[in-house]
Amino acid sequence: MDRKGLFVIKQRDLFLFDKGVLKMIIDELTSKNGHLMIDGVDSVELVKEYGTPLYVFDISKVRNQIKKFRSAFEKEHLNYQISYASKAFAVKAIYQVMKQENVHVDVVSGGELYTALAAGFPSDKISFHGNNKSLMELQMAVKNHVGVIMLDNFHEIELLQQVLKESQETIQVMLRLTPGISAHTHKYDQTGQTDSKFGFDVKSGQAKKALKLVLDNPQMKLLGYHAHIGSQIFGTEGFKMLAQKMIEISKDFQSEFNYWPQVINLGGGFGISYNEDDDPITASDFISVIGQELKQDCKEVPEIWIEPGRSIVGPAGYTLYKIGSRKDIPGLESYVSVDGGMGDNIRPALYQAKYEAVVANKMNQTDVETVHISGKYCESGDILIKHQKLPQTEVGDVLAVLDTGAYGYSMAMNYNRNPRPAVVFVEKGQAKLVVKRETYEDLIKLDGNY
Ligand SMILES: Cc1ncc(COP(=O)(O)O)c(C=O)c1O
Ligand SMILES: N[C@@H](CCCC[NH3+])C(=O)O
Repeated sequence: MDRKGLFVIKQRDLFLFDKGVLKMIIDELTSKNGHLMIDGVDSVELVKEYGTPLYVFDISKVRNQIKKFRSAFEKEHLNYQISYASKAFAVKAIYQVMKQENVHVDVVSGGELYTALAAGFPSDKISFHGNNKSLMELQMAVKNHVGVIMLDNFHEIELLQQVLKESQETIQVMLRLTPGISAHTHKYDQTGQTDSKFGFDVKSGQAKKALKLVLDNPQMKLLGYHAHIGSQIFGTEGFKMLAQKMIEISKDFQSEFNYWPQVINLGGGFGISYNEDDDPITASDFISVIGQELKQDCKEVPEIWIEPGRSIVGPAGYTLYKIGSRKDIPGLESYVSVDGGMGDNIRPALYQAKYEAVVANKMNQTDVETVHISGKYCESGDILIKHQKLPQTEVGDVLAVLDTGAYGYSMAMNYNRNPRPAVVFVEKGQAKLVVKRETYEDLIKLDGNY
């Protein structure tokens, strides 16, 4: 299969079609003049209007993924809640999409909380995470009546006690547990192993001690337990072990404290396919595994919450760049540079993350070479993609890097004083600018003189 066919396969939902239908879909995805179409919008036109680099989100894909999670839970007859992990992509417009989709969100900082509230997102559907929430952040959360505070450590319990005493409020909390499960993923993306900065360790008795403190505090209403084993996880095994472990812990704690959780939150971490080597599980794969464990082992099945970030917004995101300079090294590699790089996508440099790209204005041309796609930042490590197959390219072509919706804009930075790109949402043939491109003026806005 050629790269264009592969690109279509990457749209995953299209798997089940026969060849004829597949061809029609390929034609639909690429317009007559060979341009990459994103939910009915010509990506090359977007570049003309908004410039590059440009993040584009296909909002139909976002909504579709939420629907898949919903129907997987409903198929298992589980009570559930989907809480979008907004660290993956946290701008006002995406919180508004989440509000329209009637899901919860989780935030991990005062800044994310502020953005969600400014977007009009209902505070009672917000869970507040973080391993070092400040007094100010906890005050902000209590004052705005967030739905749940995910308690992470003893210092935080003390701070929250203080805030609740002063404000005379009560608040729902959950205990974040470290279940002692190592997920098979990049070590920076593991969070559930015992040696982790997150949560109360179960093995050493920290979790029990925290549980007692919370149960003894009438201003904290304990909703249940939370655990998150990591991010970009492919198999169902880790989630199965997590479900088993959470039931085991709940039963153990029940015998001592006569407390059974109303909710068990199993975190996020569901992997997506960035390239052809990645083989992620589907929503229904892991939800059915979790469902089986719970139904066979619990008399009273708790409500299950999940916190997907990457799997909701990742595949919906495209980053569009213009191709600029090129360096061919005889007998070695060729480097094709784009007008962005590690400032808008730090993941290849930070986690050796792999992506794939297409030339958005040459979708109907066949690949003729393999090159490295380099960014414009002053770092040798600023290589967005290694060994990318491409058709013949020239200066001004539009390169679209696929699946960049998660942890792209949210981890973007101004290194080398490059302004951060704009963000456009597209849906059913319509495009809307939802975050403006930073200007040079913006870059010096906070600078003083000396
Ligand atoms: C507590 C928690 N929940 C949810 C997520 C979302 O993970 P992902 O984007 O991989 O679904 C993370 C990030 O790893 C997290 O730390
Ligand atoms: N930033 C990570 C995932 C976040 C993990 C959050 N606990 C990534 O881009 O893969």
